[in-house]
Amino acid sequence: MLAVSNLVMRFGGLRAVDGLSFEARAGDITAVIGPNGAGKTTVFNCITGFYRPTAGAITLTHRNGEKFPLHRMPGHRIATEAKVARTFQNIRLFAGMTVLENLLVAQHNKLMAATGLGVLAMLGLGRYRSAEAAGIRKARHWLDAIGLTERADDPAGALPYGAQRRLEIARAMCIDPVLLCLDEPAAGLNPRESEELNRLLLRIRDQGCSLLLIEHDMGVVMRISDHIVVLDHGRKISDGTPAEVRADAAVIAAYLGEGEDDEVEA
Ligand SMILES: Nc1ncnc2c1ncn2[C@@H]1O[C@H](COP(=O)(O)OP(=O)(O)OP(=O)(O)O)[C@@H](O)[C@H]1O
Repeated sequence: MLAVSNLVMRFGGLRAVDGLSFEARAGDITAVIGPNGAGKTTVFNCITGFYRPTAGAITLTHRNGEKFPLHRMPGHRIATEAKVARTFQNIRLFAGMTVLENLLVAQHNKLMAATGLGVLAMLGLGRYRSAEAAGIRKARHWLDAIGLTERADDPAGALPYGAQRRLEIARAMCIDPVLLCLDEPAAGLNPRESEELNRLLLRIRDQGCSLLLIEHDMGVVMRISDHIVVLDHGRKISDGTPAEVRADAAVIAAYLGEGEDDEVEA
């Protein structure tokens, strides 16, 4: 469903992504891993429209065959038309809004479209009411999925860290994505929270949404990924099942290399 081909992203003289090609299949959890600075987040930023790639193509294909050239589309159309959602390395919730409100804000575009851009909403017309009711139903579905129904009216900022991470994922799911891109969702989670996250991601996949995952926690990656792409210095060094990648000498060398650098720096 996602084809990245010959992707290049240059920052001045640095080729952060250097001729990268890979594919992610529909219904899979595809993990993108690699040492620090390998170019993982840059790839996500190209897929989700935060960066315009220097060269190459990123094509998303919906189940009905419709194709979207993500490398040429602005970020808001990638979210609303191509249906690609993402989360970030650092949590970006609206901390002062309630948990429920965070999930409704994600559906703002749909609500606005149902109102003729706000005017009809003030007249209380039926289309807005039914769109709003559908929005609340969807929010409740995801609140239940992340185990936060009881906390619907609490400020998002008051939630424990792991719950905030799950809320971010639920918020991304409220746009009904076909592809969900998660940048280090397990960062900072304790083992119990990490287990809850795994369950949530598998549930999302089983509902038909494909996932692309950047993750340093190899426990999470190896347990839930169907397919792993390994980057180093902006290039793909391995691509396969968790078992294939784990046994690949190039991957072991890249990670050991990183360990040696860390020791030198320390
Ligand atoms: N906006 C930018 N301007 C200049 N250089 C950048 C920019 N974004 C990323 N880079 C550089 O590109 C390279 C790849 O960075 P990137 O954040 O994609 O790596 P990463 O694999 O996600 O790393 P990490 O695991 O540490 O998050 C790094 O050398 C980084 O310094």
